[in-house]
Amino acid sequence: MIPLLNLDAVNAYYGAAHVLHDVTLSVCPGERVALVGRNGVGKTTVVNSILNLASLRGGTLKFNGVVQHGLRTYGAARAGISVVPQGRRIIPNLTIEENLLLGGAVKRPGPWNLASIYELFPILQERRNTPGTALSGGQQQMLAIGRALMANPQLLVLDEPSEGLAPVIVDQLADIFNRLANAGTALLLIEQNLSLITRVARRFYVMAKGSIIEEGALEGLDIAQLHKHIVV
Ligand SMILES: Nc1ncnc2c1ncn2[C@@H]1O[C@H](COP(=O)(O)OP(=O)(O)OP(=O)(O)O)[C@@H](O)[C@H]1O
Repeated sequence: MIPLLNLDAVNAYYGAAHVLHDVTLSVCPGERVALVGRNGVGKTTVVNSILNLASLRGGTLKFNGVVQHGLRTYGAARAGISVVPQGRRIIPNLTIEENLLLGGAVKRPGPWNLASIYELFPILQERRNTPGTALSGGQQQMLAIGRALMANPQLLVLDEPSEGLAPVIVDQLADIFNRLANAGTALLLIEQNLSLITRVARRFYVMAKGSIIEEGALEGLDIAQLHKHIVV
């Protein structure tokens, strides 16, 4: 099976700072993959490599088997990879509906449109004409997910979606991610919340100091194995 996303021995830099060292990682169609590791190990830099916000010097990055150079957020979404960024990045001077429409600008065919997003997140419809930043943290996360889904992605990359959210909201996110995955959307879940990881992911990678140091299946794994890589 050709992976949707494949990083092969990727080395990524910010200016002269060498952050990713020979990172090899893949996500196949419909897979649910977690990328875990402590703060500052390079997880967001994996996302930034996908979006060409960190520079690749060495290694290859492929979407659907095709080597990519220089796609930004829009190009990645058009190729079927949508990102829910760390910190959500809701556009403050746009309404909720305008934020969603921005995500739909790529016009890939699929089940997601304003009506189906509003069915998934009724609160977004109720408040559709208010600024996106007027929402609570959990609701902003739903808006960021809705905006990414509007592009009808094959792969959704979620960068620390549970950050700063109450456990009850994290439970709702787990249900939503499972619904999306059950409907065939592949997930790359960058997380430190073990409960969310174990409820959603089936396979994992652990990063430390810019390298993948462990990988495997979550089924049957002693969770202490992952815990030691997350707790500072
Ligand atoms: N724009 C940048 N310019 C230079 N260095 C950066 C930049 N962004 C991140 N870094 C550095 O790259 C390293 C990896 O950061 P990255 O954000 O990828 O880590 P992370 O695992 O996602 O952590 P966190 O969960 O805290 O976001 C860190 O040492 C960070 O200081």
